[in-house]
This record gives sequence, C-alpha cells and structure tokens, in this order.
Amino acid sequence: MSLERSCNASLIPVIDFAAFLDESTKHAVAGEMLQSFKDIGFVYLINHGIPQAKVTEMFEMSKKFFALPLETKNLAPHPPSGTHHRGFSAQGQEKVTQHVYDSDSLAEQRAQAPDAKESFECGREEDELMPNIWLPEGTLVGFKETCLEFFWLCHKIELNILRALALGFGLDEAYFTQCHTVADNQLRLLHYPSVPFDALQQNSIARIGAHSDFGSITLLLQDDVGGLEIEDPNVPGAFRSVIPVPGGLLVNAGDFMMRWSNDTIKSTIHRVCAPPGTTSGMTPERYSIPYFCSADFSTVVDCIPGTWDEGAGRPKKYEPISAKEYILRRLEASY
Ligand SMILES: O=C(O)CCC(=O)C(=O)O
Ligand SMILES: [Fe+2]
Repeated sequence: MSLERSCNASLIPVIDFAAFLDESTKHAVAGEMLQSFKDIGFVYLINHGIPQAKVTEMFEMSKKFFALPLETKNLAPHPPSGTHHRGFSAQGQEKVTQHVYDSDSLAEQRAQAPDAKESFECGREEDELMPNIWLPEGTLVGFKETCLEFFWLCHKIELNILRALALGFGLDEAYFTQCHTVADNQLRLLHYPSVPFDALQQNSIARIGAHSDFGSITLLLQDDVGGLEIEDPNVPGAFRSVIPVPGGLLVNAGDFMMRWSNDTIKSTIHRVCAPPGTTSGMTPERYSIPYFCSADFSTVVDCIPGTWDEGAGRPKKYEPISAKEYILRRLEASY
C-alpha cells in the first residue's frame, strides 16, 4: 500500500453540537452527523458537552500517571489476555494491527515496528467480566476518581451522539441508547513518548499502526501535537492529517457500527505518525484520550431498519450478532 500524506484541515466536518440540543435545529444536525459518518466515518464536534475544565483535569492526571516510574505503573499491570483489557500497558506491549489474527504474524509485526506508546485502560467499576485494575491506594491521589468521573461524563455525551445518529436514520431517538445503557465502554489514556523522527519515518517504530476501532463509536480527545491521520475514503491507501481543533471532540464509528448499519456507515482506518511539520530530531510527546463505546454486552443486534430492503435489491449483508461475542473476539485478537 503506497502511503500518501497530506494535510487537509477540512476533510472532517466540524459540527456545533449545541445545535442538536436545540429543538429547532436538532434534525438538521442529526442529518449532517449521519452524512459525515457515511462519507468519512469521522466527525468533529464543538460544544459537545464535556466541560473543558474536566478535559484539562483528565489530561493533567494522565500526565501525572505516565510520569510515575515504570515499576510504579506496573503495579496496575494489564493482564496478558486482551479480553481483560484493563490496567497499564508499557511501551511495546500492545501492537495495534488491522485484522491480524494469528499469533505468528502478530509477533512478526510487533518485532518489525513496535508501537511506541504506553496506555492505561479502565471501565465501569461494577464490570465483573473485566474488573478495573488500579494502582494501590494512595499511589496517585485522585487518579481513580478522576478517571471514573470522566468515564461517566463521556458516557453522557455518547448517549447524546447516539440519539443524533438514530434521528439521522429517521428512527426513534432511543434506538441506539436503549442498548447502550450499562456503559460496556473503555476509557483509555495514551502517552506517546518523544521518539526520533527518523525512526517513525522509516517505520522502525510506530506510534499507533493503521487500524479501525471495533465498537459502536469512539470519542477521541487529543492534545495539540497532532500526528493522527485517517485514510481518505476516496483514495484508498492515502492518509490525511487530522488537524487538532481546540476544544473539539473527534467522534468516529467502529466496525461494529459499520456492520450494524449494513455498511452504510464507515469505520475508517486511522493511525498516529510523526506530527505534521516535524522533519528531523525528536518528535514532541503526545497525549490522547480515546473513549471506546460498545453496545451492552447482553445485546444482539440486527441490521438497522432502513439500511436494507430485500425487495429493492439492498439485502442484509450480515446475520444478527452479539455485542459481547464480537467485542471480545476483537479484543483478544488485538492484544
Ligand atoms: O492517539 C490517538 O489519537 C489515536 C488513538 C487510537 O486510534 C486508538 O487508541 O484506537
Ligand atoms: Fe483507533
């Protein structure tokens, strides 16, 4: 795959989400959001509802966490299995890849270009399938509380976005939210340390390799460093820089949503490379916070009404699928 790069600030539409909370403009916003998910799989929201002070607080806490000594962070270790996706993963532990399921190829890819990132994952406290893995009490004051507060704030916004999507499809507003009630979601703190530009350029290390997300939607907050790139839906293999929008929340659809929508919504491949403008020396470090949303694991979904019509030659492409089965299979393969 030849990888073309260019900056295109306008590739992802920026939508003022405050207009969704206003009855008179609600439907128009919903329509624009769905269109953006269909065209490019991503949308930028401003006035999304997560208070900026809370975003800043979460980023500051994330920086404090990653600044701890490695042996301290390892007191909250991610288990060896991807199906218990919680706790701290040191650099090189996870290699995000696209559709590589057998362990030999995965090991080979890891050896080639390990992801130069470290991460911490958490979910809802009550989750018995994937219990949270925290640092021992008192190690980093306020860490757990900040993460959990932010987790639930994101869930609130997730529900509003899902309401908009449902309206966009001409469905009842509750079509998606009714099966995103328990928050089988994952909050991820990411830190990409400063690395030599040349190593990233030559692909001897990666920040995060090209992949698609696999849940319903992902909410992504990033600092102002840049480096995120998405594949241009009109030019396969060509990646475009995503310019950080101050105060913006990037939202993208995952593979589960693509399948659910009978492939009418795109789950677009993305990656993190050297920030635009860097040409030599060390790249600045980068922090980002993705929030991965999944349908409740108890849910089985069938293609969204309106995305198929057997009589009109638009058949359902997929059988009904259990959210739990789908997500766990993908988690297992990705770690
Ligand atoms: O760091 C980023 O901006 C992207 C992270 C990402 O794509 C992921 O964790 O799935
Ligand atoms: Fe991603």
